[in-house]
Amino acid sequence: MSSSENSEALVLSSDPLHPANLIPELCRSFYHLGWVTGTGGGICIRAGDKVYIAPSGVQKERIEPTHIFVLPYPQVAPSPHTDRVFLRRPSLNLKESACTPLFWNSFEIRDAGSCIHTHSQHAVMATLLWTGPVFTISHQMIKGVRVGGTGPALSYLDTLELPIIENTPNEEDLKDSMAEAMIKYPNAAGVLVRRHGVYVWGTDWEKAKTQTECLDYLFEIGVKMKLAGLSTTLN
Ligand SMILES: CSC[C@@H](O)[C@@H](O)C(=O)COP(=O)(O)O
Ligand SMILES: [Zn+2]
Repeated sequence: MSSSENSEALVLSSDPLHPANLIPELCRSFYHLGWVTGTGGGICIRAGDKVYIAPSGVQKERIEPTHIFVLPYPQVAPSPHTDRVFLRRPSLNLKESACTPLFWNSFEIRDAGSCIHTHSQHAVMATLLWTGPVFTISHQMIKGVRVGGTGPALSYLDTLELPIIENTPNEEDLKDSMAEAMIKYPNAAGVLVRRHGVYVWGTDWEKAKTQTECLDYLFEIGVKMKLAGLSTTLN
């Protein structure tokens, strides 16, 4: 088998749960939630020593398995910013998602197996109504969210805190402030980006997905509570 056939084998599988099949399917469902419209947002999956990433700037609901990039984890190059190493690149003229360095934060700092980025309007509205550095909510259905995204589940009696970082014109430039926020708030399962969206991770794609759903629900109800003049915490 030639090396290009070998690299194609990294994304061609009849298993619907193979990351190269899952990413297109999940992006389609996220599109219908309004999370990844206009080419924004996405999901990456790390399976052992391989990371599967979607292309940049494409309609995320129309991705095919052959569009997926595969990278080794950890990277052998000094930084995932520069001289990025690939096991497989699509033959089309595509570039890997600009979110790659941010997804990498979730692997390196939280040992995540998957990270989701959405442009959900609930997340964006939360960053506009919570004008400080943290989104907080308590006494809601927060127990679907895990401590730090990869730890034990939160309890109804915990207060959920999510840091908010300031947006930058280029996605890559969020890498350092996201990493700082993750270190400062070790219990947070995600990081909100003001006027932009949210990054959420989990030990695997299922937990990243369900936690993104839980957090999106909390952003939505939190925004409604604020707009109704209600406090979002009882503590
Ligand atoms: C609509 S452009 C949005 C991008 O700059 C970025 O924020 C994003 O979410 C997706 O980046 P991409 O490189 O297309 O995966
Ligand atoms: Zn984005």
